[in-house]
Amino acid sequence: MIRKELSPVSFTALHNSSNRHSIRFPKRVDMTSIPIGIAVVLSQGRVLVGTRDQDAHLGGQAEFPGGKCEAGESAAKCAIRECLEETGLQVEIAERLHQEVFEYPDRTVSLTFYLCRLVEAAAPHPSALPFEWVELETLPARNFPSGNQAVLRILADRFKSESQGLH
Ligand SMILES: Nc1nc2c([nH]c(=O)n2[C@H]2C[C@H](O)[C@@H](COP(=O)(O)OP(=O)(O)OP(=O)(O)O)O2)c(=O)[nH]1
Repeated sequence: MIRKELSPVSFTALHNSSNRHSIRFPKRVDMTSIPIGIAVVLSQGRVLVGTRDQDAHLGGQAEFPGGKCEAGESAAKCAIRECLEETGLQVEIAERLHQEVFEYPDRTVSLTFYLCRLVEAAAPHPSALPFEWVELETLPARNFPSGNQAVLRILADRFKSESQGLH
Protein backbone atom coordinates (compact mmCIF):
# COMPACT_ATOMS: atom_id res chain seq x y z
CA MET A 1 0.00 0.00 0.00
CA ILE A 2 1.34 3.41 -0.93
CA ARG A 3 1.09 5.72 2.00
CA LYS A 4 0.74 9.32 1.04
CA GLU A 5 1.89 11.92 3.51
CA LEU A 6 -0.81 14.36 4.40
CA SER A 7 -0.33 17.70 5.99
CA PRO A 8 -2.19 18.09 9.29
CA VAL A 9 -4.70 20.33 7.56
CA SER A 10 -5.56 18.03 4.66
CA PHE A 11 -5.54 15.00 6.99
CA THR A 12 -8.09 16.66 9.20
CA ALA A 13 -10.19 17.69 6.23
CA LEU A 14 -10.13 14.17 4.74
CA HIS A 15 -11.21 12.54 7.95
CA ASN A 16 -13.86 14.98 8.86
CA SER A 17 -16.97 13.29 7.51
CA SER A 18 -18.81 16.58 7.07
CA ASN A 19 -16.08 17.79 4.68
CA ARG A 20 -15.59 14.60 2.74
CA HIS A 21 -18.25 15.08 0.07
CA SER A 22 -18.87 18.79 0.30
CA ILE A 23 -17.33 21.51 -1.81
CA ARG A 24 -16.69 24.71 0.05
CA PHE A 25 -17.68 27.99 -1.55
CA PRO A 26 -16.73 31.41 -0.28
CA LYS A 27 -19.29 32.60 2.27
CA ARG A 28 -20.54 35.24 -0.10
CA VAL A 29 -20.95 34.55 -3.81
CA ASP A 30 -21.83 37.89 -5.31
CA MET A 31 -24.29 37.44 -8.17
CA THR A 32 -26.25 40.66 -8.07
CA SER A 33 -23.92 43.63 -7.76
CA ILE A 34 -23.63 46.08 -10.64
CA PRO A 35 -20.03 46.35 -11.91
CA ILE A 36 -18.77 49.92 -11.98
CA GLY A 37 -15.43 51.22 -13.33
CA ILE A 38 -14.14 54.47 -11.82
CA ALA A 39 -11.24 56.69 -12.87
CA VAL A 40 -9.34 58.60 -10.19
CA VAL A 41 -7.46 60.94 -12.52
CA LEU A 42 -4.45 62.61 -10.95
CA SER A 43 -2.41 65.36 -12.49
CA GLN A 44 0.07 67.55 -10.63
CA GLY A 45 -1.45 66.82 -7.23
CA ARG A 46 -5.00 67.49 -8.38
CA VAL A 47 -7.90 65.12 -9.03
CA LEU A 48 -10.89 65.27 -11.37
CA VAL A 49 -14.13 65.48 -9.37
CA GLY A 50 -17.69 66.05 -10.52
CA THR A 51 -21.15 66.26 -8.98
CA ARG A 52 -23.76 63.61 -9.73
CA ASP A 53 -26.95 64.70 -11.47
CA GLN A 54 -29.70 65.49 -8.99
CA ASP A 55 -32.02 62.86 -10.46
CA ALA A 56 -29.35 60.13 -10.61
CA HIS A 57 -28.58 57.56 -7.92
CA LEU A 58 -26.71 59.44 -5.14
CA GLY A 59 -27.79 62.67 -6.83
CA GLY A 60 -25.93 65.81 -5.80
CA GLN A 61 -23.00 63.92 -4.28
CA ALA A 62 -19.41 64.18 -5.46
CA GLU A 63 -18.09 61.56 -7.87
CA PHE A 64 -15.05 60.50 -9.82
CA PRO A 65 -15.67 59.89 -13.52
CA GLY A 66 -17.10 56.41 -14.00
CA GLY A 67 -20.18 54.32 -14.58
CA LYS A 68 -21.63 50.91 -15.27
CA CYS A 69 -19.61 48.38 -17.23
CA GLU A 70 -21.12 47.37 -20.54
CA ALA A 71 -21.66 43.67 -21.27
CA GLY A 72 -18.26 41.96 -21.51
CA GLU A 73 -16.36 45.15 -20.72
CA SER A 74 -13.64 45.10 -18.07
CA ALA A 75 -13.87 47.61 -15.23
CA ALA A 76 -10.59 49.17 -16.42
CA LYS A 77 -11.87 49.71 -19.99
CA CYS A 78 -15.11 51.04 -18.53
CA ALA A 79 -13.28 53.59 -16.38
CA ILE A 80 -11.34 54.86 -19.41
CA ARG A 81 -14.47 54.99 -21.60
CA GLU A 82 -16.64 56.70 -18.98
CA CYS A 83 -13.93 59.24 -18.28
CA LEU A 84 -13.70 60.13 -21.97
CA GLU A 85 -17.50 60.34 -22.31
CA GLU A 86 -17.99 62.42 -19.19
CA THR A 87 -15.00 64.74 -19.29
CA GLY A 88 -13.55 64.56 -22.81
CA LEU A 89 -10.24 63.53 -21.28
CA GLN A 90 -8.33 60.51 -22.54
CA VAL A 91 -6.69 58.68 -19.66
CA GLU A 92 -4.68 55.52 -19.13
CA ILE A 93 -4.59 53.25 -16.11
CA ALA A 94 -1.62 53.62 -13.77
CA GLU A 95 -2.83 51.02 -11.26
CA ARG A 96 -5.86 49.50 -9.63
CA LEU A 97 -6.39 51.33 -6.36
CA HIS A 98 -9.26 49.53 -4.73
CA GLN A 99 -12.18 47.21 -5.33
CA GLU A 100 -15.16 46.63 -3.12
CA VAL A 101 -18.74 45.52 -3.20
CA PHE A 102 -20.79 48.22 -1.53
CA GLU A 103 -24.43 47.90 -0.52
CA TYR A 104 -26.45 51.07 -0.77
CA PRO A 105 -30.02 50.82 0.53
CA ASP A 106 -31.44 50.54 -2.99
CA ARG A 107 -28.67 48.74 -4.91
CA THR A 108 -25.40 46.89 -4.58
CA VAL A 109 -22.47 47.99 -6.68
CA SER A 110 -19.07 46.47 -7.29
CA LEU A 111 -16.81 49.50 -7.38
CA THR A 112 -13.37 49.26 -8.97
CA PHE A 113 -11.28 52.40 -8.65
CA TYR A 114 -8.29 52.98 -10.94
CA LEU A 115 -5.58 55.53 -10.51
CA CYS A 116 -5.31 57.13 -13.96
CA ARG A 117 -3.09 59.62 -15.70
CA LEU A 118 -3.79 61.87 -18.62
CA VAL A 119 -2.63 60.78 -22.05
CA GLU A 120 -0.50 63.80 -22.92
CA ALA A 121 -1.64 64.77 -26.39
CA ALA A 122 -5.35 64.53 -25.70
CA ALA A 123 -5.93 66.82 -22.76
CA PRO A 124 -8.34 69.67 -23.42
CA HIS A 125 -8.53 72.34 -20.76
CA PRO A 126 -11.01 71.00 -18.24
CA SER A 127 -12.31 74.33 -16.95
CA ALA A 128 -15.33 74.23 -19.27
CA LEU A 129 -16.28 70.72 -18.23
CA PRO A 130 -18.74 69.66 -15.54
CA PHE A 131 -15.80 68.10 -13.73
CA GLU A 132 -13.20 70.22 -12.01
CA TRP A 133 -9.64 69.72 -10.86
CA VAL A 134 -9.45 69.79 -7.07
CA GLU A 135 -6.50 69.56 -4.72
CA LEU A 136 -5.95 66.03 -3.44
CA GLU A 137 -6.00 67.27 0.16
CA THR A 138 -9.55 68.61 -0.21
CA LEU A 139 -11.09 65.24 -1.13
CA PRO A 140 -12.07 64.18 2.43
CA ALA A 141 -14.08 67.38 2.89
CA ARG A 142 -16.15 66.77 -0.23
CA ASN A 143 -19.54 65.15 -0.27
CA PHE A 144 -18.53 61.74 -1.63
CA PRO A 145 -20.88 58.77 -1.14
CA SER A 146 -20.20 56.10 1.48
CA GLY A 147 -18.88 53.71 -1.19
CA ASN A 148 -15.94 56.07 -1.78
CA GLN A 149 -14.77 56.38 1.82
CA ALA A 150 -12.30 53.47 1.68
CA VAL A 151 -10.63 54.69 -1.48
CA LEU A 152 -10.43 58.20 -0.05
CA ARG A 153 -8.52 56.76 2.93
CA ILE A 154 -6.21 54.89 0.55
CA LEU A 155 -5.53 58.10 -1.37
CA ALA A 156 -4.91 60.05 1.83
CA ASP A 157 -2.41 57.41 3.02
CA ARG A 158 -0.67 57.35 -0.33
CA PHE A 159 -0.46 61.11 -0.44
CA LYS A 160 1.06 61.23 3.03
CA SER A 161 3.62 58.54 2.29
CA GLU A 162 4.54 59.89 -1.14
CA SER A 163 5.29 63.47 -0.24
CA GLN A 164 6.18 64.19 -3.85
CA GLY A 165 2.51 63.55 -4.72
CA LEU A 166 1.03 61.18 -7.24
CA HIS A 167 1.87 62.79 -10.51
N1 LIG B 1 -19.24 57.55 -11.38
C1 LIG B 1 -19.18 57.21 -10.11
N2 LIG B 1 -20.12 56.40 -9.56
C2 LIG B 1 -19.99 56.11 -8.25
C3 LIG B 1 -18.93 56.63 -7.46
N3 LIG B 1 -19.08 56.15 -6.19
C4 LIG B 1 -20.18 55.36 -6.18
O1 LIG B 1 -20.64 54.76 -5.22
N4 LIG B 1 -20.75 55.36 -7.43
C5 LIG B 1 -21.96 54.62 -7.78
C6 LIG B 1 -23.13 55.48 -8.12
C7 LIG B 1 -23.93 54.62 -9.09
O2 LIG B 1 -24.74 53.72 -8.35
C8 LIG B 1 -22.84 53.85 -9.79
C9 LIG B 1 -22.45 54.48 -11.10
O3 LIG B 1 -23.47 54.28 -11.99
P1 LIG B 1 -24.03 55.41 -12.96
O4 LIG B 1 -25.51 55.36 -12.88
O5 LIG B 1 -23.34 56.70 -12.74
O6 LIG B 1 -23.52 54.77 -14.29
P2 LIG B 1 -23.71 55.30 -15.77
O7 LIG B 1 -22.90 56.55 -15.96
O8 LIG B 1 -23.38 54.13 -16.62
O9 LIG B 1 -25.23 55.72 -15.73
P3 LIG B 1 -26.47 55.54 -16.66
O10 LIG B 1 -26.17 56.37 -17.86
O11 LIG B 1 -26.64 54.07 -16.92
O12 LIG B 1 -27.57 56.11 -15.79
O13 LIG B 1 -21.71 53.83 -8.94
C10 LIG B 1 -17.96 57.48 -8.05
O14 LIG B 1 -17.01 57.98 -7.44
N5 LIG B 1 -18.13 57.75 -9.38
